[in-house]
Amino acid sequence: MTIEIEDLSRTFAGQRGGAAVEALRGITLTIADGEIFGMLGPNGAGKTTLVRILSTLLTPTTGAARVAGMDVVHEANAVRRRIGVAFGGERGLYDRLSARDNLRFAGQLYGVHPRRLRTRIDELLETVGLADKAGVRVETFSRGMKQRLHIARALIHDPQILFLDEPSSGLDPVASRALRGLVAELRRQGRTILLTTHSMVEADELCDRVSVIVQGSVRRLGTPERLKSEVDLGRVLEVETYDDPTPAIRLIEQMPSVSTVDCIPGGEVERLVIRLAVGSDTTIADVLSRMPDHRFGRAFDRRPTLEDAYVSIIEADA
Ligand SMILES: Nc1ncnc2c1ncn2[C@@H]1O[C@H](COP(=O)(O)OP(=O)(O)OP(=O)(O)O)[C@@H](O)[C@H]1O
Repeated sequence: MTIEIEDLSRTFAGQRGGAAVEALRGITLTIADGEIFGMLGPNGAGKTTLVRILSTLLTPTTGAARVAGMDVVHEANAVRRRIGVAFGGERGLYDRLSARDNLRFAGQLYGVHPRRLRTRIDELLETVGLADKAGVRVETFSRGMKQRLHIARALIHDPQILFLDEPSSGLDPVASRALRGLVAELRRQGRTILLTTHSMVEADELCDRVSVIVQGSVRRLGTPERLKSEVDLGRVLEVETYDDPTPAIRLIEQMPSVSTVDCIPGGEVERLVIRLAVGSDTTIADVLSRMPDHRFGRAFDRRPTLEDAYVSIIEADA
């Protein structure tokens, strides 16, 4: 196993006399060689804390973790040589330097041989689609370009194991799709990837297995397909309306076999996502009959997605 996590906990001391925060509470997980493993969970669930421990930036309070067979506390230097970490955001890149110079600097830090470094930088800029921006200062880059450069930087010493913390955060749909293509390419190269994300599309498309972490514990673990089939969800109805759906939502929630109703605002049109219990025979017509005088957009019924499964897991926990 490439990553083995055993009963790992991390408590942060309270700030200014406040209560201590148990960010991780006894996590046990193994991640196999060549796997893309997704970590999902609400804000503050403990995902970044776990990535920071695995990448040797933080020590656990109790428990242990081994990465590529090395202990993250006692063999931290050896672990660091074998992993690449992309936390994304603004940190870690030098705005005044070009993409190429950022990578050169990172390569020098990792002790990559100068001759090897030149070709490595060219290969990486090509892989992440920034070859034509090699000499351009990073301060002019869009968020998507910076995220791709972060990944290139994490790969400079050719690590087998990659930690990607919310790589698609803040990206538009086209940039997100390009990023998913890049991660899929890295998997084809045989790398093991631990990915934290709030994008269910990304998790569903890319991950061999996902875990749902809530309040520092693993609540669910399995393939995206397994999560979708395990949660107690039947069909999902979606109805778009141009009118205020608040009163109708209350009525729909009271219908038998309706598990949850979410309202997703979208400018002019509001989208109601109505999740039904398994075996429910509630139809779109039943729902529309609870919404007299509404002007409707699209209305259809569909199978549950990973996002539906995720929402149902999180709401069951609340
Ligand atoms: N250095 C720190 N000092 C004190 N508390 C911390 C520290 N780092 C994290 N925490 C707390 O630990 C908990 C877990 O945070 P963490 O950043 O790991 O969550 P996350 O799942 O990555 O969230 P997000 O999805 O928002 O990135 C939170 O309650 C957070 O406030």
